[in-house]
Amino acid sequence: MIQSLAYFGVKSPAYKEWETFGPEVLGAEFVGNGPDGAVRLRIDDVAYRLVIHPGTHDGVAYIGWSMKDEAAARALADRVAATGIQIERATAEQAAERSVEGFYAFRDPVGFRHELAWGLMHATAPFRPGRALTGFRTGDQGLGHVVLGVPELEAARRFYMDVMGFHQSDTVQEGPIKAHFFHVNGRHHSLAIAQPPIKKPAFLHLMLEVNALDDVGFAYDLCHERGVPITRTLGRHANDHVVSFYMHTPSNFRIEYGWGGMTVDQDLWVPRHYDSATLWGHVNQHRELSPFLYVYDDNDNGAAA
Ligand SMILES: Cc1ccc(O)c(O)c1CC[C@@H]1C(=O)CC[C@]2(C)C(=O)CC[C@@H]12
Ligand SMILES: [Fe+2]
Repeated sequence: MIQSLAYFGVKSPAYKEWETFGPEVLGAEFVGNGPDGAVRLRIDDVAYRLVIHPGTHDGVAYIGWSMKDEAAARALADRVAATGIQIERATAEQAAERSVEGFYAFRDPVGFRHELAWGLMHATAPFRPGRALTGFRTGDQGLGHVVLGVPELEAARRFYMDVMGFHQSDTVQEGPIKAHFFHVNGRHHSLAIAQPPIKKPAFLHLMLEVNALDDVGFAYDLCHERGVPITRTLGRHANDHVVSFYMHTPSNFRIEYGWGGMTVDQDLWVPRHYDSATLWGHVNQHRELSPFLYVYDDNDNGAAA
């Protein structure tokens, strides 16, 4: 059973920019570089949860999930393997690079790499946000959420629910666009999927939740001041009640920065249906910027995009 979203990794030629973007805009703490020079960002007691590796082009590298222990990771890995997917067990060196005790990794049928990790290293020094901030809402609810663009919505839903064990929170159908939202803990969704008009796995955004509305307001001002593109204006979602905005990061993917998410009780929750994504706001802007980040491909020099 997956407990929560644990960490997120991308590759990007702009990785160095995150040493300032992370602390100054997001309020994360830059805690140093990995063996490949990767920028590691901390947002709570976990050693680091956001890793931006150097790369020739921008792409999603991995999505890390927190498992209770090795047996839980193994049990899920076995379920995934039973569908014919190849599972890889991290070497001691690979686990050390993530600062976890161990993990199993696989590529899902859509193309995203998932890591089922146990024993997340926790820092002993207090978290020091890079700018004034009340803090990130993590703990049992994990890092936040990821939204994935999948070419076949129902096939992907079956995999994430039946194999990976996600529970449906709701479905939002706004015009021709449909999205499914899934929980594994009190956070309304740790994973959501939508069907973009392309036949490739397309990462849509990473959501980070802060403890105060003012933390979102300060970030909103900072984006305006620094010219960080705001791809969706401040708004409130109909389903999870989060007040958020979406920013375009230096690595050409989007971060939703929000506050006020509802808590769901897994035992009592009954999946819902909505015909609108938002109560107010969340106006789309910067249509000239790509809304997708593709999966990192070692054989791609980025020229094709
Ligand atoms: C609808 C919604 C509720 C809660 C969220 O945290 C959230 O990010 C969303 C929007 C999810 C999703 C998206 O990010 C890209 C554009 C999408 C696919 C839509 O057009 C509807 C759902 C949208
Ligand atoms: Fe979101």
